[in-house]
Amino acid sequence: MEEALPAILNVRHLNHYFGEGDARNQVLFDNCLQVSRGEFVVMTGPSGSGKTTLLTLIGALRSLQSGHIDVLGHDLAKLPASELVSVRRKIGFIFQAHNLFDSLSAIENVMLAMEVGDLPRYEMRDAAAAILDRLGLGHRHNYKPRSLSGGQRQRVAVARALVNRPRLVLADEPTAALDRDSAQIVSGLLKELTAEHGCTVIMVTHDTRLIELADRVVNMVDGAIKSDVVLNEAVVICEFLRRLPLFEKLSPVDLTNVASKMKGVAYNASDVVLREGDSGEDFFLIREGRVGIYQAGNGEEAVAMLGSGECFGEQALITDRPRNATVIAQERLVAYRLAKDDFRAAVDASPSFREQLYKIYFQRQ
Ligand SMILES: Nc1ncnc2c1ncn2[C@@H]1O[C@H](COP(=O)(O)OP(=O)(O)OP(=O)(O)O)[C@@H](O)[C@H]1O
Repeated sequence: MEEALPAILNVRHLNHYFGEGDARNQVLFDNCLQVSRGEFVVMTGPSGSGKTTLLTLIGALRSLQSGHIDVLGHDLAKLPASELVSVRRKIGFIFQAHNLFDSLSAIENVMLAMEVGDLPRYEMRDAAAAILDRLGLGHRHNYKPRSLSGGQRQRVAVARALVNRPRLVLADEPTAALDRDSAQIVSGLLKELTAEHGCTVIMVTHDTRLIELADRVVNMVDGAIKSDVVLNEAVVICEFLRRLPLFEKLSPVDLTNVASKMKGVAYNASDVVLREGDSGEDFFLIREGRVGIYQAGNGEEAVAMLGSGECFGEQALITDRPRNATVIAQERLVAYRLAKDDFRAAVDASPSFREQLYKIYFQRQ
């Protein structure tokens, strides 16, 4: 059975206050947010709505006062202050105060981010040079920050944040100081990290070019998340699918094709999703919630329970036999559904998918 897809970030009931006594001022109100691997999340909202405060709490740059934050598998409320540093090291920060070291050149500033790893120095230099070149700073490797323009310093900070390909990037207005072309290069690099390397990006921005790249837009007003809109479900679905043995050999292109054909469906607790004996018309992948699998020969007890990231319904599509079990939602269920024809089309289009199917479902029998 598959393990559930872990969230990169899980924020629950987060409140935050500044000041003390009479001056105590609540700036975040009961915020909940779950972000998966590979998502590109843009946070928008009016000035003072709490976006930066939320981002700094997620990045363990500020102490948690009330609520829970689980980031990259660490429960921030339970970590001693000394271990928060190791969480921060796993995150790529792009903040406006970029804190470059004045005594170091651009390339040395970027290499500094790699010193926690065990790469030989020449490889660090090559990786730092490559990302600076990519960001249009090929001719500025050996310049000290004070000899660079504001936009160039910002790009060195971007290079430093991304050179290790962190699993999570937190960015606050990363393109604010950049001209149009540089902004495009930075946004392209961030998109590539999410799409090709499964990095997760959470970014505060008002830049519409960046919002266009987002998979999801979270809007904050007066310290609370007012809307959370998923624009590109396919990215989320791909990340779910690639963890299933059935889909793991699919190329990124084939995977995206399958994901783009899947439609979100919701069920209430006790709804029957599939019935034993019916013909198989769809394949399901669970996004949230749990289902019980029941078989007539096995009484009232469920023969299995499936949760987030697990799939069901493929067997009848592969074998063309009737459903061999009834599937019932145990709580509110959000699932992605792929129709039989699209499932078959995906199988036909991909020799590796077909091979994987036969390996899993037929060779064992
Ligand atoms: N260090 C601080 N001490 C006291 N109040 C603060 C502090 N930092 C932020 N605030 C207040 O917290 C609220 C949220 O600020 P925050 O910077 O998180 O908002 P924001 O949405 O990021 O705004 P902007 O888009 O202008 O950066 C604001 O009312 C701000 O004045």
